[in-house]
Amino acid sequence: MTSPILTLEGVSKSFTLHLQGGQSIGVMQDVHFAVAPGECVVLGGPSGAGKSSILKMIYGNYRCDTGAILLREGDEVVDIATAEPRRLLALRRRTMGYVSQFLRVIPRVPALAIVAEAARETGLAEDAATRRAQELLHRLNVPERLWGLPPATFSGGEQQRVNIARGLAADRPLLLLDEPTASLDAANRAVVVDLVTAKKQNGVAIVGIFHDEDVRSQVADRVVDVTRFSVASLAA
Ligand SMILES: Nc1ncnc2c1ncn2[C@@H]1O[C@H](COP(=O)(O)OP(=O)(O)OP(=O)(O)O)[C@@H](O)[C@H]1O
Repeated sequence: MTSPILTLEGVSKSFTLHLQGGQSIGVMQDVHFAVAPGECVVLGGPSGAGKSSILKMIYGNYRCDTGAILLREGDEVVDIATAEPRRLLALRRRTMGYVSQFLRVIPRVPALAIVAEAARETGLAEDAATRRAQELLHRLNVPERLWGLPPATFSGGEQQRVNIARGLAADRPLLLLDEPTASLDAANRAVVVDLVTAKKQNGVAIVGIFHDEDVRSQVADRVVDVTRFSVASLAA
């Protein structure tokens, strides 16, 4: 088997509740799994099991309490759990992308520019980046009349499709997807399945959360049920 690009080992996470006297709540313990290039691992389990928290720990938004999150970048392996902020930012620029459920953008920047800018982040020249942005917006059925407008007034589904286009525009070897199809119709869900499949064929490793059974069965190589790491189930 190809060696993994991402390996989680013995990761645990608790949250400190500042509004409740600093009480600490353990959420996950001994999270471990690995993802190889070209593989899509889907995180499964009920609401509140910790799926989004795992993605946030991989992206470095949440710190883990123990364990290692090892990301391979070329010949080097970096532990995200202990990486300096500057190193983490470089990893995000070159090696791992994150598509959240919602579009967060700078006001007044048009949709096409948002997606093209993302394509430029991993080295595409301006013309090629604009072409890729047009292609993605077109495939995701964002009407051309909207491309020159900032997405603030777009519908929820239109915003999400701009968000997906932005998240998929760059060429990074690891992609984290947090329910990218949540408010999409069936036709657009099918487009996302095709785009994710194409990324896998290009060797991109994916860790994703997909509630839609149909999407999940089409993209997942493996489902990791995170319930087995949850502190509540371990204590039961
Ligand atoms: N910043 C935070 N502070 C305190 N508790 C948190 C925080 N983030 C997550 N949690 C708690 O951690 C647990 C796991 O949450 P998480 O969002 O990771 O679950 P999930 O499996 O992604 O759920 P869903 O499918 O509903 O999105 C929940 O009990 C949640 O309340």
